[in-house]
This record gives sequence, structure tokens and C-alpha cells, in this order.
Amino acid sequence: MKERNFRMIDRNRRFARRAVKVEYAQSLILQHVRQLDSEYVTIDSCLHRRISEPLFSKEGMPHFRRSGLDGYAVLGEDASFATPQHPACLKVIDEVPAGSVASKQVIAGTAIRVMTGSAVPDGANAVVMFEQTEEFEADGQVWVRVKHTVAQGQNITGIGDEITPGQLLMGKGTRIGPGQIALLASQGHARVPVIRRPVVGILTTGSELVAVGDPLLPGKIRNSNDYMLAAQIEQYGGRAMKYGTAPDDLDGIARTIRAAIQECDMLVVSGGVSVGDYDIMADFFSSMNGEGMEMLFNKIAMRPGSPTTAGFINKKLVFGLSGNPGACFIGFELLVRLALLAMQGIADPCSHSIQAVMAEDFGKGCPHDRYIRGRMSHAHQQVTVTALVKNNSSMLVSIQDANCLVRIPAGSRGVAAGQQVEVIPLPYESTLY
Ligand SMILES: Nc1nc2c(c(=O)[nH]1)N[C@H]1C(S)=C(S)[C@@H](COP(=O)(O)OP(=O)(O)OC[C@H]3O[C@@H](n4cnc5c(N)ncnc54)[C@H](O)[C@@H]3O)O[C@H]1N2
Ligand code: MOO
Repeated sequence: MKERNFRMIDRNRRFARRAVKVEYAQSLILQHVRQLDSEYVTIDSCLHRRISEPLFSKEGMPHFRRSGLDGYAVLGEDASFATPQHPACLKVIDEVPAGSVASKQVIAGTAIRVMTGSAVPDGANAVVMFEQTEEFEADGQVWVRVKHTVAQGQNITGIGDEITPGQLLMGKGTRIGPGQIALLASQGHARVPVIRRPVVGILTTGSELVAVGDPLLPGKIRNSNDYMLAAQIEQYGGRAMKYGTAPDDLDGIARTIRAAIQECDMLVVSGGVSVGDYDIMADFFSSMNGEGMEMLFNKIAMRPGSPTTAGFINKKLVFGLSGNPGACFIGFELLVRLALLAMQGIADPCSHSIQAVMAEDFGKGCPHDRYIRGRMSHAHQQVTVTALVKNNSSMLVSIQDANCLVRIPAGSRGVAAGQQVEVIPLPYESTLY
């Protein structure tokens, strides 16, 4: 009898949940999450990292007047009236391979051979490509005939034309790709200041879970959320740290979580957040509420993933995501992702939704906004989106085909083909090659 009473009280506590809107839950996360500290990494290992401070150019680029072609550095005035019939004849007095500088100056009546990328000698104000000239030798002296008029400045990139000294190269939070790496290398950044990658712990719950390499037994399933969450974390710049499957008693799980948050910047727990008899995370969050935990929310007015929960324990954000793989995926994309990006210094990490037209009816109504996995495509200057089949919260097979989430607004009828909907693009599009 005593045990029965305890259970009733416990359940009532779990049911004390007030659903908040997705946007409100997102704003709570953003209000609380802080950017992580920074570190230096070598340029060879900075791909996809985030710059931790605005970077300014140390040098102008180019830092010398650079020839754009293989040709002759000349004074444009010497060839103002040159034509193939009446070429200008100039004395060739030197040669500058790339990486060297001329020992002489170009003066009226002379030319110096230059190569693509080499420093244009002082005195010259234009470069004429070899193809528009003819070289010849007379009395042991090399000469060049310039057969076309030459415009001042032609084929010369001026000092600082590309980058001026002190110019902003990239802002804080910029994600480093090949273009940024080229720029960093050209400016001599052998070490690059980046934001530390957030370490995100993953803890799964459920006595039905077996490891990926284990055979299935009656009632058991493989722990797919563990791997899916790790991939999502890595996709958004975090480092996943796995804590396995939690013990199924409250003290055990509390110990595991406390130990995990000592090592991580944030912890994501999958499963056990609903109201079932074994939903241990709901018990954990209830027991911690006000006891060293600042609860952000424990219910969201959305489907799937309505029991999604988040709170701060020892200043570390702990997410309780639904165990259902579809709901777990979407809970991560809508909420955990934001925290992960904010930790990496991204000022506006909310996913930017776009408008699309539904290709087919989606007839399932819902009292709350529903987020479904969709596939969008672009044709005739319009984005069209199709709801993927097998979209249930408990199903994962359609996640691989999803390139967006479609928001079906709360209402009893769903949406009809041709109606406009909001879609949130996902970065999981398969490669085009
Ligand atoms: N009486 C009610 N039952 C349920 C409600 C409710 O309001 N009242 N909510 C439903 C909704 S909505 C969801 S979502 C789920 C949430 O459940 P939990 O977050 O507590 O997750 P579990 O019960 O642990 O698991 C649900 C489902 O997912 C499978 N699972 C769990 N972990 C993994 C994993 N790591 N990898 C793959 N699959 C996993 C698990 O076996 C279950 O099938 O509750 C509804 N029930
Ligand atoms: O969150 Mo549950 O997956 O809404 O079905």
C-alpha cells in the first residue's frame, strides 16, 4: 500500500508539466548558454573550426607590384602609338623570375622580362604579354618589338589591391573552410585562434537497448540514438563523448550524470523522459528540480518530442530528449543544435526557415505544431516539399532522406497540397558527387 501511494505521488510530480512554445524554449537556451573559451590550433587542423576573434590583415596583398603575365615590363608611354606595322623597339636590359627582384630600373626606351607573379621593376608602369611582342638580337644586344599600344597599369596588380593592411579578414564565429584557410595561409597564420569544440556527453537510457554489434533478443533493440546523436554533435562542430547506457535506478543515474557533467560542456540524455513506469529521466529531473538544478522546460508544445526537457546542473546544460528516434533527432535539431552553436560563438544560431509549397496533402492534424521530416526540391523558381513516408516519432528510416523539417502548424486538418509551409533546411544533404 505504502509503495502504491509513493507511486501515485511520483506520477503526479511528473505530470506537473507546463508546455512551452518551441520559440520560447529556444530563447531560454540562448539566454543561458555562453560562448566557450578559445585555443590555438595549427592551420593544418583548423578545417570547420570557428574563429574566436575577428582577424585583421597583417600585411597588404600583394605587397609588391605583381605582374599578371609572362611578358615585358615597360613604360606605357614608349608604346603609345605602337602597331604591328610600326612597333616600338625597346632594349631588353634584365630579367625577373618569380621570387626575385630586378637589379635595374625601367627607363625610357628599355624593357625588362618578367614572369607571372614576379615583382614589376621600378620605373615600369605596364606589362605587355610575350604574344604581343617579338624579340630579336642585334650586335649582341637583345631587343623587343612591342606591336600594340600599351595602357598604363595594364597587367599589374597594385600593392594592396586585394587586401589592404589592417583590413577585417573574417569575423568572430566564422566557420573555417578552404577559402578561409587560403586566406589564413597567405597572411602567415600558422596557428589559428579558434573556439574550443564543445564536448557533448551522450547518455542513453533503456533496458531494451543492446550494443550495435550484439544480436537481437526478444524485446531488445539496438542503440541507434547513441550513434545518431554523436553524428549530429560532430556535424555541428562538437565532440561527442559517450557514457553508454545509464543504470536504471535513480541514484545510479544521478551519479552517472554528475560524473559526466564534470567532463563535458553539455550532456544529452536520450529516453526515459515520458510518463512510463520506467521513465527514469523524468524521475531524475523531478528529483533535481530546485535541488541544485535550474529547470528551463520539461514539456514543449510540439510533436514529436513533447516531453523534451532541459535544465542546468552545476552550470552545465542537461537535455533529456525523447527516446523515440524520430523525436530524438528533431529535438536535437530544434534545441540542442542551438546550444551547440551558441557555445561556438555564433551570434544568431536559430535555423533560418524558408517558405515552401506542399507537394501533397498532409492530413494529420495536431493540437500543437508538428515537425515532420521532408524532402524539398527547387524547380520553376519555387521550393516544393514532400513529407517523407514513415515519419512517425518511433521510426528512423526516413531520417536519411530528410533534407528539411517541415512545420505543420497546430490545427485539426493538417495541410493541403499547394499550401505554403515553413521548412527548416538540414545540413545532411547527400553529396552531389
Ligand atoms: N502514457 C503516455 N505515454 C507516452 C506519452 C505520453 O504522453 N503518455 N508520450 C509519448 C511520446 S510523445 C514519446 S516521444 C515517448 C517518449 O518516451 P521516452 O522519451 O520516455 O523514451 P523511452 O520510453 O525510453 O523510449 C521510447 C521509444 O524509443 C526507443 N528508444 C529509446 N532509446 C533508444 C535508443 N537509444 N536507440 C533507439 N531507440 C531507442 C524505445 O525502445 C521506445 O520504443 O513516450 C510516449 N509515451
Ligand atoms: O514526442 Mo512523441 O515522439 O511526440 O511522439
